[in-house]
Amino acid sequence: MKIAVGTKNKAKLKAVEKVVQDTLTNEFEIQAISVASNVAKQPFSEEETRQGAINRAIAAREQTGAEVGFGLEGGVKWIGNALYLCNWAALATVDTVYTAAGAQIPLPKEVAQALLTGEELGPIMDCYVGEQDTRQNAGAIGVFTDGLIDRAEMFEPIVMMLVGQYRYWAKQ
Ligand SMILES: O=P(O)(O)OP(=O)(O)OP(=O)(O)OC[C@H]1O[C@@H](n2cnc3c(O)ncnc32)[C@H](O)[C@@H]1O
Ligand SMILES: [Mg+2]
Repeated sequence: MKIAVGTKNKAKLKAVEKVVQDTLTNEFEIQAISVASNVAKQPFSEEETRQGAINRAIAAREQTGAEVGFGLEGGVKWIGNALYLCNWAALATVDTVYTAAGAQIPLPKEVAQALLTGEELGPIMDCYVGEQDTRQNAGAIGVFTDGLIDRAEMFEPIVMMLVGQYRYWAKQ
């Protein structure tokens, strides 16, 4: 099975590879391709984050001719006066798009303030922890959960919800 993923981010690729292997098929080939999300680099609502995931999934499938395309998108959103992480993913086939969402945790005030100045979370987090490429490893979710769940592990249940829907509707 030819599978496309609309990113080169290794945390996202790891999540898709693991879930496809465990729940969909043993015979697959993953193509990682950078595609436009067609939303802001830093989505600021559930709607925008979800749309980014959908756009990436469709573009990844179309640009590779794969059977299935995945798009994974991280964003932030306000609940009351707290800024939360939000995470969406989409699976596109030739005629259907499945969507699912997952982890949400609040970000510390200083991180929220930096985001409001227009900076992306990636560099903010690198500065916060004094490391590089947090976004491809622990991610903000890993840092603020004391390493209990890293960014790949966070995306796994979301990707499972996509593969599960894909499997269910294929049988109907
Ligand atoms: O190459 P792409 O696929 O774009 O990967 P990315 O790491 O830039 O990831 P996204 O564009 O999907 O999302 C960036 C968003 O991801 C969320 N995020 C969570 N942890 C992050 C981290 O450590 N670094 C960057 N973004 C993180 C955050 O909400 C950002 O707004
Ligand atoms: Mg990005």
